Amino acid sequence: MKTSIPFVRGVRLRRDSVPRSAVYPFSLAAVQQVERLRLERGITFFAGENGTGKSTVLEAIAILLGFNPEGGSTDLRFETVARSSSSLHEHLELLTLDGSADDGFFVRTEGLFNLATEVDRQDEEMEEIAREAKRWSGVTMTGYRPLSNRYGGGRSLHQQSHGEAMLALLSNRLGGGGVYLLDEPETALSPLRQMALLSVMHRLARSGSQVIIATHSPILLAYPGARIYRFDEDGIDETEYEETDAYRVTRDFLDHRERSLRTLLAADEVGEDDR
Ligand SMILES: Nc1ncnc2c1ncn2[C@@H]1O[C@H](COP(=O)(O)OP(=O)(O)OP(=O)(O)O)[C@@H](O)[C@H]1O
Repeated sequence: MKTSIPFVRGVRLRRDSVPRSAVYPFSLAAVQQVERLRLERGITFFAGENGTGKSTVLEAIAILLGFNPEGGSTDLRFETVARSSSSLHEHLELLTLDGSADDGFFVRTEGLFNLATEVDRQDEEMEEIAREAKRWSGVTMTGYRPLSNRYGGGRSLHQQSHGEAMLALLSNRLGGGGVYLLDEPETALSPLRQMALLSVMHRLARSGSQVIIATHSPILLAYPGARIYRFDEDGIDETEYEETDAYRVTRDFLDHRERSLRTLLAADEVGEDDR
């Protein structure tokens, strides 16, 4: 069965259904201003400080699209007991663009281990079915393409390092022309592999995909022509690359490394003297 995933124009908060008390996730300014997101095909970034709600909003969009909340797709689904999603998706209406995609995926660094386990489990299950079929009928099952090819480039994701597995997943599974949500993919990646991810993003953008990426990476954010939304304690605003903290703070640190280190480490020394 072919999957049909809508391209996303934005989301509308059903304010009449939001609890009156300002509890998470409604306590987040970004959630209160979530309607400011104007999404299109191509590359969109959610940037901003830790804890401003990027993952919360991205996860809610992923759930509205039918993706597995822990990372995955509409068809690759799994659940571990350790995680629970926010209820935000229950209070959002998905606004769509014209047309739909037949591919989509939600990549979460924190879910990569469990995703790899699920891919291996499904491959082992198919191998067992093939063995049983051969035993009972003598027929060798053909035509089954192991998921580890589609996800890991021919190797189990578990047999690759964290960064190797992440780049293999991004390079192999995201086929193009789809809706792809990526939550801080750089966490596992070296600077060199983040640059390789820029090439993957370019391939996806050129194939008409919609790619929404929550990130702190000044390398990824440099993708030309992307729309960047800054999440902060006041809500959500569109911004320019050079205005993002990821760019400014990294650049300032590298340009003035010794001064920055003196300042950062001196604070600690004062603390020691005071003891
Ligand atoms: N299940 C939860 N219950 C209560 N608060 C939560 C829950 N999940 C997240 N939060 C809080 O909501 C805020 C936003 O979290 P979120 O993970 O969306 O931020 P983020 O912008 O993605 O941060 P980061 O850049 O660190 O990944 C944080 O302050 C976090 O502590």
